[in-house]
Amino acid sequence: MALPSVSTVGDAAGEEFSMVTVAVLGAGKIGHTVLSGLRRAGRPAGTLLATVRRPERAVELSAALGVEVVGNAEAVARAGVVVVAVKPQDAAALLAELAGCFTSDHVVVSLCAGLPTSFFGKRLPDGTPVVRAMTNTPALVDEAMTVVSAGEHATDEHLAVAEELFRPLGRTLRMPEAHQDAVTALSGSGPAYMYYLVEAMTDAAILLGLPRAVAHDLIVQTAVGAAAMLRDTGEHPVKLREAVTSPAGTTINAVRELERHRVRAAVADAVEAARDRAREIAAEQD
Ligand SMILES: NC(=O)C1=CN([C@@H]2O[C@H](COP(=O)(O)OP(=O)(O)OC[C@H]3O[C@@H](n4cnc5c(N)ncnc54)[C@H](OP(=O)(O)O)[C@@H]3O)[C@@H](O)[C@H]2O)C=CC1
Ligand SMILES: O=C(O)[C@@H]1CCC=N1
Repeated sequence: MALPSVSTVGDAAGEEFSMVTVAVLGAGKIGHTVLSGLRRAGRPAGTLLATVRRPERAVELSAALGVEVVGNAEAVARAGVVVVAVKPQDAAALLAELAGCFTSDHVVVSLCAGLPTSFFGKRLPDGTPVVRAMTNTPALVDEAMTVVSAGEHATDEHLAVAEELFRPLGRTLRMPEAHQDAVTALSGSGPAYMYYLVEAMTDAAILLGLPRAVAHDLIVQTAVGAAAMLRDTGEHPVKLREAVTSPAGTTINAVRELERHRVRAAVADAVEAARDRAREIAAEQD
């Protein structure tokens, strides 16, 4: 099946984008993030369309990104690639509204947590390629982790189309769709777990009498440094933790408390609960 790409254009960094129009249906937090990443990466505003529900969002979006905001049906009619970025609970109504607008030449990229590509398959013309994608909010600083999975009619070329959307936002990876609920629980929701830990450490610093602003700076730089060590050294986290943990030193006392409070088990339960919620959403929306 031919991709809807018609031509390419280079950006300042020499990147090339296929000049197919990309429409983001439901440009809320994540939709806006995807659009802003594409704009930062040099994609011309004229190749992007957005849809929203509230008129004030439309004004904000056009002002911030210079992107044209149109109705859902017009967006689908004018686009080759359609990114569905509404909440999973809003997806069925959106697709019902758009019955008859899609053709099997569209490439549909769903960001909806939990919804399998079969959900879209049932509501789109036969043979429409659907790619399921899960990104995360660090896309705002071009540090996203995005995982893309092919649905029934999606080929490697369609995955490449989706990757082209997300690559400017950070790292991308292909995985079988069967892993998407786990991916959602891990990297999709993951930034929230990291921020939760930062909040908890800030409270701990206040307890020890550090000024809040100083505590914040210490923790943020420690988080950035630890993340850079994980990424740049390629070392196993156990090794990195051992290097901090001196015999009869301070760190081991803290680690003993984390173990006593079963933080490791709590993390496993938390991620499993997020994965289970993704499955529940799929069952609710089926
Ligand atoms: N937040 C995150 O970190 C991530 C979210 N996701 C997924 O991305 C999707 C969006 O999440 P998020 O951006 O957080 O949610 P938001 O609520 O911020 O965005 C959804 C947007 O869709 C709009 N919308 C709903 N129905 C329609 C419609 N019929 N036509 C046009 N616009 C519509 C909403 O408008 P209004 O504001 O007026 O209601 C809202 O702006 C979800 O499916 C979520 O699972 C994926 C990865 C990470
Ligand atoms: O909480 C959610 O449902 C979405 C999906 C992953 C991150 N946020």
